[in-house]
Amino acid sequence: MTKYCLTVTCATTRGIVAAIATFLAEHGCNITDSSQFDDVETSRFFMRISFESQDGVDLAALEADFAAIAKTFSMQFAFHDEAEKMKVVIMVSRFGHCLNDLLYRVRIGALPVEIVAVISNHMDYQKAVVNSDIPFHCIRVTKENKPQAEAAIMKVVEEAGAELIVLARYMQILSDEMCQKMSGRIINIHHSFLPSFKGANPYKQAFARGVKLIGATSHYVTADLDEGPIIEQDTVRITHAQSPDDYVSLGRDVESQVLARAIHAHANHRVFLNGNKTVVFQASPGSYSSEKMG
Ligand SMILES: Nc1nc2c(c(=O)[nH]1)N[C@@H](CN(C=O)c1ccc(C(=O)N[C@@H](CCC(=O)O)C(=O)O)cc1)CN2
Repeated sequence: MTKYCLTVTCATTRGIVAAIATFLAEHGCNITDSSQFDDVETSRFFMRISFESQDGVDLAALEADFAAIAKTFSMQFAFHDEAEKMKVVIMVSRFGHCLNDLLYRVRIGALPVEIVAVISNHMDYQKAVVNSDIPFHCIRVTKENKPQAEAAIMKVVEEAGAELIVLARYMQILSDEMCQKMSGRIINIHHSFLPSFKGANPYKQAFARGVKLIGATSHYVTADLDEGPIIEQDTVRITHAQSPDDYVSLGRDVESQVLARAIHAHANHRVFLNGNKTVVFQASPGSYSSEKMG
């Protein structure tokens, strides 16, 4: 049985759900899961419908037939084959815990994406990446060569056909041009519970402030440093007796988990941009696991 999903964003009004459900039924599709949110603040409506078809569907034909409904409600919409894995480029600098975590999750099938390349401004993780049979590109960045370095990064992204860039502790600020070009397609992991402690060295900032919780935030990357729409966050308790180096150790797991949850949501089309915020529909049960029980 082939599974698909339809994502819809439009101005809120009556009849949207009925129109979509009727359309899918008339095209021989059975709805298996549906999430929706009507934002009264912005008068925007968001919906994600999972459906299946005994005979399989021609998505291009389905999109063409759906166009009339989309026009009626001025919808932004997309159909996706849930079997297709999103192609992802991961970027990393010196801290490799999120990269290693993602390599493992993808290897066991817990993260339904295809890592098509890893880019770093250092050579630290070349061996680990090549041993995973993934192309590794070292692209050095300096204040003088940033435009050329980003051109090289985009060449790798475009030649690999990547739909998403993941900054897995990549510690270079991306240009406004690259953020604009890749709007909604770059996800970063920031090692603080934003909006606290933006920028470099958030653990040192947290230590100086005397907080009792540290955290991690995964967000879309925009020109405004660490201010992009938040996708996922979590925290971990710390005490007065711990140092910034202890925070680094404690933070590794929460950073990795938060980033993996954000990528899982994005790759499964569960994240919707809603102004400077996001709508994130929850994963259906069992959709994280695929590792066979021991
Ligand atoms: N345009 C954006 N670029 C990046 C973002 C973002 O939100 N918008 N997130 C950062 C990640 N980040 C914190 O999570 C971060 C990375 C780097 C710096 C920084 O000051 N970098 C220095 C160089 C540091 C070095 O060479 O080691 C710099 O670029 O001048 C702050 C925050 C990723 N990029």
